[in-house]
Amino acid sequence: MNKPTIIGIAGGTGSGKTSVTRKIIASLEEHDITLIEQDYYYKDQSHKTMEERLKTNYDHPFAFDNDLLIEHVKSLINRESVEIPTYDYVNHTRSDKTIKIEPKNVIIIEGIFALENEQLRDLMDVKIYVDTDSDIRILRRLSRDIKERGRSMDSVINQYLTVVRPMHLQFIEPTKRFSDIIIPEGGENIVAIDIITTKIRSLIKKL
Ligand SMILES: Nc1ncnc2c1ncn2[C@@H]1O[C@H](COP(=O)(O)OP(=O)(O)O)[C@@H](O)[C@H]1O
Ligand SMILES: O=c1ccn([C@@H]2O[C@H](COP(=O)(O)O)[C@@H](O)[C@H]2O)c(=O)[nH]1
Repeated sequence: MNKPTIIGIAGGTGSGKTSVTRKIIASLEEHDITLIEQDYYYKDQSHKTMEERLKTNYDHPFAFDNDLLIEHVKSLINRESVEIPTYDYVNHTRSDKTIKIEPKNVIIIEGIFALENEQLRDLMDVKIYVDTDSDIRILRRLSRDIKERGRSMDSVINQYLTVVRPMHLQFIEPTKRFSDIIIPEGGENIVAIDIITTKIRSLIKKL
């Protein structure tokens, strides 16, 4: 059996990775696609107190269980289904729930560090970096984290200045050089989405 087409979508927080991913999946409606959000692979912190969890650096590669992610991607490549973890941003730990993911011809891996790990990169056929200016990203994150992730304005600003921004510059921005295509401004870039879906369709045809 042929290897599925694996797409990696990286970029800073609030860059529009999720929006780009949704548009790609919507444009390829005739195909079944497996989506893996790297955030689901944040390490379990259920053994830690809330105070300790608030001190975790969620923007460092060590915060993720990449070994499990790579193991799951390899299983999907071998056409085996996997039970993937899910993550609770409000409580900063893994949820009890897992989701059964079936192997499909296209697998999208989306997350801030999707292009950081060499082993993971080597499994990918198309590597995308969503590149959005940091002032736009923090405004989007502020709004999203207050509405959807149970945060206060002060906590988002404090986390951004002390951790998110320096980690972005040190670890995330440099992964841009591993990408095949850089999308400025994320999900509203219709031309970029079109180019990417055309490429994915041509890769699927070869399967
Ligand atoms: N082009 C855009 N214009 C306005 N808001 C956007 C745009 N793209 C994304 N957003 C909003 O910004 C927030 C972060 O976008 P998202 O796609 O989740 O980014 P990421 O996955 O990179 O963190 C979400 O609330 C989303 O609805
Ligand atoms: O418990 C957590 C886990 C993650 N974060 C923040 O989330 C972003 C990554 O998610 P995006 O959807 O790409 O924005 C990362 O910058 C972490 O700081 C968190 O705050 N708490």
